Amino acid sequence: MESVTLIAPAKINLYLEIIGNRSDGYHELIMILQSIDLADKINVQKSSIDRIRIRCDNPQLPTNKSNIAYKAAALMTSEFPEAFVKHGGLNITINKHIPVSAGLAGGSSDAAAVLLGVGLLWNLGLTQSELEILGAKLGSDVPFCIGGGTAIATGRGEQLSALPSLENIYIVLAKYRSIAVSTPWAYTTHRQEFENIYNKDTQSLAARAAAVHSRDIVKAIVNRDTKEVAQFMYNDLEKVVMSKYALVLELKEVFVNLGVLGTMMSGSGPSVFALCESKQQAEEIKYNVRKTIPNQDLELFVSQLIGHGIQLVP
Ligand SMILES: C[C@@](CO)(OP(=O)(O)O)[C@H](O)COP(=O)(O)OP(=O)(O)OC[C@H]1O[C@@H](n2ccc(N)nc2=O)[C@H](O)[C@@H]1O
Ligand SMILES: Nc1ncnc2c1ncn2[C@@H]1O[C@H](COP(=O)(O)OP(=O)(O)O)[C@@H](O)[C@H]1O
Repeated sequence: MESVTLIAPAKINLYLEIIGNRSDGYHELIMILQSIDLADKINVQKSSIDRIRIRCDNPQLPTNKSNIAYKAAALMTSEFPEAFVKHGGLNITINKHIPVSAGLAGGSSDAAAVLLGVGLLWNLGLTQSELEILGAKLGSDVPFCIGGGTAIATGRGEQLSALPSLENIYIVLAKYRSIAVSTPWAYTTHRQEFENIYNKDTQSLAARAAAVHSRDIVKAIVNRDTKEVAQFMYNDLEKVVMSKYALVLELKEVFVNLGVLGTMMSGSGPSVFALCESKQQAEEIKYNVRKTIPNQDLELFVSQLIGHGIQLVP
């Protein structure tokens, strides 16, 4: 085999609760991660030259060592030096469809696809769990992106337990092109606010305690009760991001006014998604959001929840 093509889906966070600080600077989380059918396409090809080369159709993204797809390929060359010597370098082509810096794990999914693709090209016979361990070296969301579907993630996000699949549910996804949120900034700001406000203000603490429902949302997922899933969605980073970016808050309000089942910011944002009753309702909501916010800086997608992560294109 000389080349493989893979589909790398985005994720949304149905639930993100920060339960503590860690000594390594990361945060201890309880998340529910969900793959969606909005995806990048990655081609990994053997090269006669002994180096890694990245091509990407999105000029916004680096094609040097700072591209996370490059980092994933470099990790494979250092973990499997004999295979690298035997098979040579790698040409990686990224067709980018997932909005960048959006809270949708586009880069993490590209990295997951490269790990899987290189493993296949080099006949390494890696298991999903071996790929997840490699993925955790690249980023907290990379392990999830490999198997995808619906999962509860703990630790810094890399410890995964599969949940029953929530396939065939439709969402509308909205993201302002010009707003990019830094993930470290979002976590640091949350930590500062938590230390400044929540620890001293019992009312805020009680309000937050009333809003967190990880058990309830897991139960709703197990029962495949979309309305309850929508009711118990939660994201601790929403408040910090929406305080700084009023347009993100406005998106959520527009979705609520249009009568969606539920709406939430994904990850560290700024994407906001709305859970819908049907594909038809999702298309109508998308149409009505566009009518309410004609600003072409706003990207809108109808997308479907899916039960898998990286897939090979036959
Ligand atoms: C917020 C989330 C929610 O799924 O996703 P995105 O919004 O980035 O998609 C994740 O926690 C992001 O995952 P990922 O983007 O892979 O994170 P990493 O590269 O490991 O870390 C980026 C930075 O986020 C912060 N970070 C990340 C994970 C975690 N449990 N605690 C943290 O404090 C740290 O500041 C870290 O330097
Ligand atoms: N292959 C890649 N795809 C997307 N972003 C990448 C990639 N490689 C590096 N990056 C950088 O990583 C950062 C976060 O990207 P992304 O994964 O899209 O964010 P998020 O996890 O918030 O959705 C951006 O600054 C981007 O320039």
